[in-house]
Amino acid sequence: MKKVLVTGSKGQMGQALKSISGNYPKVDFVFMDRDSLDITCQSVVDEVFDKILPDYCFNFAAYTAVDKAEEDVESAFKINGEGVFNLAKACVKHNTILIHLSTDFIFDGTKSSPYFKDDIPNPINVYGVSKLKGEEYVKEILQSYYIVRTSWLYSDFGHNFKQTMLRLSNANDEINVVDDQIGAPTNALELCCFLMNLMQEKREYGVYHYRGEKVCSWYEFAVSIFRENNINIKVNPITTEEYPTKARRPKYSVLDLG
Ligand SMILES: NC(=O)C1=CN([C@@H]2O[C@H](COP(=O)(O)OP(=O)(O)OC[C@H]3O[C@@H](n4cnc5c(N)ncnc54)[C@H](OP(=O)(O)O)[C@@H]3O)[C@@H](O)[C@H]2O)C=CC1
Ligand SMILES: Cc1cn([C@H]2C[C@H](O)[C@@H](COP(=O)(O)OP(=O)(O)O[C@H]3O[C@@H](C)C(=O)[C@@H](O)[C@H]3O)O2)c(=O)[nH]c1=O
Repeated sequence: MKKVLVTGSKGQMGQALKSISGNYPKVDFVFMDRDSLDITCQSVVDEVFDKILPDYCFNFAAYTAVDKAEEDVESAFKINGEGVFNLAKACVKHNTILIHLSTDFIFDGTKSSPYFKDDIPNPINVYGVSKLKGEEYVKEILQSYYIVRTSWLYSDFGHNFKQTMLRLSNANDEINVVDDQIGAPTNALELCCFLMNLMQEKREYGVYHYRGEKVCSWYEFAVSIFRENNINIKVNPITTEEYPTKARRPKYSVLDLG
């Protein structure tokens, strides 16, 4: 029976994986949240690894508040950088295979065709830079790892764009959404299945891209969310300039799947 330690288990991906964990009776999942396993604390990470001796670690713990990260730089780097460093060190010590999630936001968005795995990252916001730091630590410290970059995760769990849109539709008859940032929404449950397959098929270690098939703008994504949920609301396409945010976001961040 493979033992899988899951970090950040109260977040969107953690909840998604937990909801389908019963489909994998041959896997012994140990779900740990921030209270039981704070990845920024090396001694806690070591203690947990010493006790659990995981075969795999799925790292879902992260600082994901893209705008907040611009002002809370230290926390973003502590969690997305140092936290990943701590996990990678513990993985080396225990021969644990790390499955680490990264993001389309490590790219600058200046391309107009999908980003290849070996395109040079050039993040344009603090969240992206901190996630890139995490990738760098994994590559530096480990040989047995999967870095899986994904984009625009949505689900019925935790915080995500879909939930934000549904919430906003309760209080508004009309909503403005940017139509000039292009990406690929990705179903968190489908990503969980991809990660489980990666593990079970013992695929080659390295960097992977995983995303939903549909490429669209946030505006188009919002329209489809409302359509699928039979919500009648006016959605206005706007430009990035018309929706000022603390963090810059890539104009185009579709990941190549080849
Ligand atoms: N959401 C998205 O659209 C995308 C996400 N990703 C990546 O996927 C991964 C999972 O994302 P998602 O599930 O959506 O993120 P969430 O923000 O929903 O979950 C992250 C979890 O990590 C926890 N956490 C924060 N700091 C620590 C810490 N020091 N130790 C342990 N746990 C901690 C958070 O707890 P708390 O809430 O208490 O802070 C939260 O429960 C991340 O690596 C993210 O970068 C990649 C592309 C798109
Ligand atoms: C709420 C809202 C957002 N927007 C815009 C702002 C932004 O450009 C875009 C998306 O907004 P959000 O802040 O919800 O999404 P954001 O947190 O930027 O999503 C990103 O999260 C990180 C964690 C990732 O790794 C990325 O792949 C991506 O999913 O939509 C509107 O235009 N209208 C609105 O009412």
